[in-house]
Amino acid sequence: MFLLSQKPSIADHYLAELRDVNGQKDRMRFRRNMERVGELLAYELSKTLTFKTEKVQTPLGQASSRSLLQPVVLATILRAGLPFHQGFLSIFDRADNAFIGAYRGHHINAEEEFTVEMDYITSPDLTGKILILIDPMLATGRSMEKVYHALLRFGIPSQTHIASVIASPEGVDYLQKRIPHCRLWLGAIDQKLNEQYYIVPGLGDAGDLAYGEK
Ligand SMILES: O=P(O)(O)OC[C@H]1O[C@H](OP(=O)(O)OP(=O)(O)O)[C@H](O)[C@@H]1O
Ligand SMILES: O=c1cc[nH]c(=O)[nH]1
Ligand SMILES: [Mg+2]
Repeated sequence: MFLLSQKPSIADHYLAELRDVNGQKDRMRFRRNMERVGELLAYELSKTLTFKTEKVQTPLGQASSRSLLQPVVLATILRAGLPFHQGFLSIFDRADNAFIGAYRGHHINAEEEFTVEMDYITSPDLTGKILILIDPMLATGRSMEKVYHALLRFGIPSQTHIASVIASPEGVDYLQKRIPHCRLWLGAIDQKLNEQYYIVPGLGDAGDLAYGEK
């Protein structure tokens, strides 16, 4: 697991702005900060990927350079994932993209807590590719797990990464138990979930803050 907030950096500043209830009134800044955390996590993640060496012709000679060995697919859960996705896409600018419409639905019983409704999914072939699953809020982890398994019908990726801006300890635990082969890339891990399964202190409802209340 990689945790961006483990070492002090400018990322802390972006996270603070995302959380700040007054700053959140500026939706454009909120979305841009989501993007910026995405850019930083994408860069950190890129350090773990495999590169092939190539020669590039410059006007003055040949330079040795590196390019990604395997294609990347960025898979994002709507809505809240969109600006975070854009940050990843700025870094992995040649990636193909998958989109999933998923949201937390009604409560069904005390154990299952709520259903995750999924009504749209589109993806390129994932076979042998690097899959990066992107959703800024990792609360219970149920949306992420459901979407990961649904995506496998498009092929088995060579490796899967999961990226979130803020996670709960419960969500991290859930994913580490259910899909332990997926590597986690997180901005911060907060204290807990509340009774409505929102992350505390978290930042509130990321989808509403980026795009308005449903
Ligand atoms: O880890 P979980 O408990 O599954 O919860 C996390 C999910 O909840 C939020 O989506 P939401 O249902 O608010 O939809 P939205 O993006 O349209 O606001 C968030 O963006 C995740 O997709
Ligand atoms: O804290 C949370 C949990 C789920 N979705 C959000 O947007 N925020
Ligand atoms: Mg929401």
